[in-house]
Amino acid sequence: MQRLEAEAVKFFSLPQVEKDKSGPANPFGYGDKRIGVNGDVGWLEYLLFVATSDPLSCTSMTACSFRSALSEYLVAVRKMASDVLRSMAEGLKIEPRDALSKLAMDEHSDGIFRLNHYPPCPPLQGLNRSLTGFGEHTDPQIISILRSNDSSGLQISPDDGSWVSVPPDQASFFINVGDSLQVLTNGRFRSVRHRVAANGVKPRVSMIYFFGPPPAQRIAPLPQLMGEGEQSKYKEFTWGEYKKAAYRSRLGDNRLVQFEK
Ligand SMILES: C=C1C[C@]23C[C@@]1(O)CC[C@H]2[C@@]12CC[C@H](O)[C@@](C)(C(=O)O1)[C@H]2[C@@H]3C(=O)O
Ligand SMILES: O=C(O)CCC(=O)C(=O)O
Ligand SMILES: [Fe+2]
Repeated sequence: MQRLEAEAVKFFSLPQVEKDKSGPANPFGYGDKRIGVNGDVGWLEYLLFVATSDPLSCTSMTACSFRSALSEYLVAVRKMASDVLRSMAEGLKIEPRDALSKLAMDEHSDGIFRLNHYPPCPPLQGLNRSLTGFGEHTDPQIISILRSNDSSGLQISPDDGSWVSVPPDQASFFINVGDSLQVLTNGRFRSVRHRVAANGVKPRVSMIYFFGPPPAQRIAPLPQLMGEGEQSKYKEFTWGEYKKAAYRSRLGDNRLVQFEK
């Protein structure tokens, strides 16, 4: 874990011209301040990878040490996701126990890995006062597993509209429920809105694995979970359809609303 963080710090310390060789993040590669392609901005730079066994093939980065640290991390975090999803299935009394984890672990699963670097942000004035490190949103996938350095910034919003800081802890992982898990559990687990506040003092480094299902996977409440007479709260869609809609949306949009019944 610490190895990957050190490699990320090394990459983000390269001269801008070197980092730009791995960009733009459209949708994968190095990105600076622009998030997605629909006009969202944040006070960060990042690397986005397809989370395959050869995650660096899509960028011009070839540093061996980076590649091996990343591969090692991906293997470990996949195991963690599988365990977490099995525990969730157990908690919901879903049989078979791998009903959720197999969606995220399939060989065609649509995983994305992201390394974010938030440099210290100068005092914000005027129109910039609302600038965040990473604007509020929900993650579209099943679950996301996040780890950060010991710099604060991550906040979550409970339903009352307030923002609560998540204390940074290098030794912990933050598990985020995504929109797809909300639908698969017919709302029993809820995707939570979160954001990263701009921090004037200390750089923040975070790494997140987004576990998405295979593109053709139908996203609908698991039948074995539904109580007698319980109706799905959502219209039918596949992950591929949801992802396409997500990539046409702005970061802060409520992407599930158009699929609600
Ligand atoms: C503005 C956007 C960035 C994003 C794609 C989108 O159009 C809307 C969802 C965004 C998000 C949020 C969670 C993850 O960080 C991400 C990789 C994802 O799957 O959906 C990002 C997308 C991105 O940065 O490309
Ligand atoms: O960098 C972080 O701590 C969170 C970023 C995030 O929410 C995301 O990339 O979806
Ligand atoms: Fe997120």
